[in-house]
Amino acid sequence: MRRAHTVEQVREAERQLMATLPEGALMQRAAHGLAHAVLDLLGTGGAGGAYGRRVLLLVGSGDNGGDALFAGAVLARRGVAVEAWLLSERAHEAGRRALLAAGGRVVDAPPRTRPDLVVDGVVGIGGRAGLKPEAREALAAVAGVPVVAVDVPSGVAVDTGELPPDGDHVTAALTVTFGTHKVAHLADPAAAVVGAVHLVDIGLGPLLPPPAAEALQTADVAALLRPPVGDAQKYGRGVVGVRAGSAAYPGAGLLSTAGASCGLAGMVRYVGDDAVHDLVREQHPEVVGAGRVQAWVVGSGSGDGAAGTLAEALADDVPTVVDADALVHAPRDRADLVLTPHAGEAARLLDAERDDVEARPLEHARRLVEAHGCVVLLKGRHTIVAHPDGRVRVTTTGTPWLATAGAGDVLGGLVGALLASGLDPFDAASVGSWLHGAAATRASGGGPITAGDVARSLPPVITAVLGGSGA
Ligand SMILES: NC(=O)C1=CN([C@@H]2O[C@H](COP(=O)(O)OP(=O)(O)OC[C@H]3O[C@@H](n4cnc5c(N)ncnc54)[C@H](OP(=O)(O)O)[C@@H]3O)[C@@H](O)[C@H]2O)[C@@H](O)CC1
Ligand SMILES: Nc1ncnc2c1ncn2[C@@H]1O[C@H](COP(=O)(O)OP(=O)(O)O)[C@@H](O)[C@H]1O
Ligand SMILES: [K+]
Repeated sequence: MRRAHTVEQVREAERQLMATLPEGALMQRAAHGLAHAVLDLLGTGGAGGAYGRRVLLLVGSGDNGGDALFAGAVLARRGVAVEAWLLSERAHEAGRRALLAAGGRVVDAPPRTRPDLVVDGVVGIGGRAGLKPEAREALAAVAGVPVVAVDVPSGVAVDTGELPPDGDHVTAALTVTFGTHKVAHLADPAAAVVGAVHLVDIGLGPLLPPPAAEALQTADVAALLRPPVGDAQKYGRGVVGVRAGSAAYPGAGLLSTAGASCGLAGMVRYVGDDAVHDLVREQHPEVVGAGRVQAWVVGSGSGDGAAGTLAEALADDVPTVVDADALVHAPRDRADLVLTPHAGEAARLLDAERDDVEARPLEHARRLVEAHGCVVLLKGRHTIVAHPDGRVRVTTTGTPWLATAGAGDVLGGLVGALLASGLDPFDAASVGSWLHGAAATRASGGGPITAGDVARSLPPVITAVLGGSGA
């Protein structure tokens, strides 16, 4: 599991750890991890080593700048030409001295020779969102040079993943962070500007509380799935029912059924429009009609019939995925629901603007959870799954090619299958979203996909996650 903590949680853990260590020890750990990540990125393993490489440090007034300066000293000792542009008169004094002693230079203007890399030590977890004019000007002077961000790209809102207006933040090729991930590394829109994220272990692990957000990794998904065992039988594996699609939108019914037919439930039922049912039978002959289910998927393409369809499903009192047209009819007193809005639907539910949901997805997912008292899966580049108890999971699998019509219908069916197989709503939503993204990446291979391609890639992705070849 990739875990992310808030600034306050990190500060408290650091305080406890620092009390047991000599002064400056944590910063040395951080700086060495940072320097080695920079050397890796520069590709200094070859014959010439680091000689001839140029790195510019942008150094702010706090310990984030201290990390950059001490890392600069390590780099300078390896032969890198290191210059530090101090953006504040209060730059970390011991770090400054270490850099100079190692042969680095201090400058107060852009270097004449373009650097190979910029290290952003402007602000870390002590920073406010946005940049001061000095930092903005320094970044403009080296525009186009890849940036390694120290802890977080300066300017992002660390605990919310929000970005200041007008692009007033660093965009990193690589972010080297310390002790634990921060929320901005996972949550969009900031997660889109952190680049690759490298975590340096500084010993905080045992002192950290439960995370503010987390991201499933392959092993977590494998551990949460419920593959059938020796004496399995289809009803025991769970039956998922789909109530989606209508004469006007038959495709939504087909695609929800395709997602539900990923193989994770023992049986799929379809209940709905007769013409859609005929199409479902043609494409998925194993899908049966009305009967008992362990979970429902309701709403994609349900059109005007959504309220009635949802009411019929809810009468069964089983966990239910509420999607698309059914969302506005979702009751507020059922903890066994999973709501799966995209930003536009979330905006409608909250009487907000779509742009605001996209700018602050974590906040809006939490507001939806508060309003509905159930798990909410807010779709987007990094989908957010939020639980009423405060837990948040962010999906980091996927590809922009997944932004294609009908992809959400497949996801709803898949989450329904996971609910039917016995996962609780939070696990079903987050595992479903993870598999959906992984299937999209596999289907895409870097090129275009349809929603049907995503559904067809689910079984091999599940096989691969469970340790088979997935071929
Ligand atoms: N603690 C530890 O054990 C470890 C910590 N470590 C490192 O320390 C980092 C945190 O350091 P920190 O606490 O000194 O804060 P930091 O982020 O450098 O900012 C400081 C000052 O910046 C200023 N400022 C604020 N906003 C601004 C803006 N938008 N634009 C420009 N300036 C702005 C503001 O001062 P102001 O100028 O406003 O008075 C503020 O006081 C952490 O991220 C990690 O890298 C590692 O070494 C591991 C061990
Ligand atoms: N930029 C993106 N990168 C990765 N995935 C995305 C991106 N934009 C959207 N998605 C995903 O694509 C799917 C689109 O679903 P949705 O908006 O419901 O479309 P539809 O209603 O057409 O099915 C969601 O799973 C969402 O998380
Ligand atoms: K930084």
